[in-house]
Amino acid sequence: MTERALRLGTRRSKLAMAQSGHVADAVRQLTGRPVELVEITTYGDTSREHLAQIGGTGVFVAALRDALLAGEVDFAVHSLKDLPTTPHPDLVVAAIPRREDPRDVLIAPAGTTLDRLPEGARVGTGSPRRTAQLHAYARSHGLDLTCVPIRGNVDTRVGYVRKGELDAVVLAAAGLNRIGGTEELIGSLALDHLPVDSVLPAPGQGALAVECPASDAGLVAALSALDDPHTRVAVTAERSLLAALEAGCSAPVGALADLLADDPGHGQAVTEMRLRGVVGTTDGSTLVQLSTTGPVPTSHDEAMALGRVLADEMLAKGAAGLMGERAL
Ligand SMILES: NCc1[nH]cc(CCC(=O)O)c1CC(=O)O
Repeated sequence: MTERALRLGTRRSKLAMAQSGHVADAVRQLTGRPVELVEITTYGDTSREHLAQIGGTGVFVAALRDALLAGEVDFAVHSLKDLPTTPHPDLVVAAIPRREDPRDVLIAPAGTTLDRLPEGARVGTGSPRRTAQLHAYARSHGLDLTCVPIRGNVDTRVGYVRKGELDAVVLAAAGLNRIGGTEELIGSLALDHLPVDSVLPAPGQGALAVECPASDAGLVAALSALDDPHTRVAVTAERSLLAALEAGCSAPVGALADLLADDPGHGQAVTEMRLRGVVGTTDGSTLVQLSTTGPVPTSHDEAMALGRVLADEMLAKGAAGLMGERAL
């Protein structure tokens, strides 16, 4: 008996198609089952100008989830950083594949890096998390920079710099890497990967979530072959930190869990995990940044606990007093 093709619901954007395409290839390889992409048009795709008002990237996730729940598609791929921290009662994240580069990247004319931005530089980003950390960096380095909110796909964003309307833009490295063709995209511009010590990424940045209905146990089991346990514990701790901070304050949050190997270069001997978190005001005048290091969590509950412990310390150190926008 030939099994019918699995239907992978995807948005039409270049990034969504690239992410879904990579996961479709991996599912075909690991399960031997055919996979077809089913394009879903979301409200966010048709009314881009109102994206901020209708709730940012949450609308993209919601449309894919509706298609899953209606049985129109079998599974979907989300950028994990766009996924709400509250689990959906009828859906499971069956796999979190190995994470891409979690860093943010500054795109600017060759020779211009974060530490060499021109005086009064205008940097394109609408993310409160990036804005807070860029402003804090500028303050501590005696720089004067302004963050300018921008929208649109990657080409549009990079276009602002190519045309000289902005001095730089900040994007997630993972998105660029997944789309591919970065050289053609940026032309004579250059990439400066921002050190996470200066700009912590969004919780879950660079990771994907492969989601399907909880009722389809066979599919949950098949998709779980794509899961990377190290990525999963790391992003679980990051998202637990985010959830706890969201409950305690409304300021932008960055988080990154690193797995520390005692034998780097040989890949296997991972012994400890370091979780770093940051929360601050968008003007960069106040940042609460803390980290904790401990044994790699061996369960979902341990990873959740690590995030909560760090969040409690951050709230006690002043995060509870911060108000602001939610980070994307
Ligand atoms: N907020 C939109 C979004 N969601 C996921 C990515 C990039 C891919 C990723 O972080 O996994 C982006 C674009 C960006 O922030 O530059």
